[in-house]
Amino acid sequence: MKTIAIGSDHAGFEYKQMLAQWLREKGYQVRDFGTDSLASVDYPDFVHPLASAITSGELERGILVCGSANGVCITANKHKGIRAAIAWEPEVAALARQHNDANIICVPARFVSEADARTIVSQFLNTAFEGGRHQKRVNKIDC
Ligand SMILES: O=C(CO)[C@H](O)[C@H](O)[C@H](O)COP(=O)(O)O
Repeated sequence: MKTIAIGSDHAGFEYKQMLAQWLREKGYQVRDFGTDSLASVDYPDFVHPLASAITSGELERGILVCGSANGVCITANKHKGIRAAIAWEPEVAALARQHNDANIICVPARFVSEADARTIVSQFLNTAFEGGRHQKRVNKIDC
């Protein structure tokens, strides 16, 4: 997995830019779905294209950022096959991968530090799904 999808609304823009630069410096390809400024926007306009790129198989993992992470997470999870999780600390991001096989992590820019945002993303990208008892639960998510 070398290409990571990333997107945000205006409230997450600065963190999205920071995370994208940090990921590129670590060797990842990053596809930025916008937004591209601090101008007020509607988060669904940026979440839907990113989620579709993952459900189509074009991309494997995504990062979404908004003020609280609620809006981007609610929107992403409307897509069948998306398992988007909000993480406000690194352990929660790891559990989203270990237990829920999350394919999108949602970061609350207005509630975590830049350093914690980076650690949250690192845990998301570097933690494997545990399968086992969790697989049958994940299989039941989509209705
Ligand atoms: O969906 C949200 C709230 O749960 C996100 O945090 C948005 O970023 C937030 O609603 C944007 O708020 P703003 O007052 O329009 O900047």
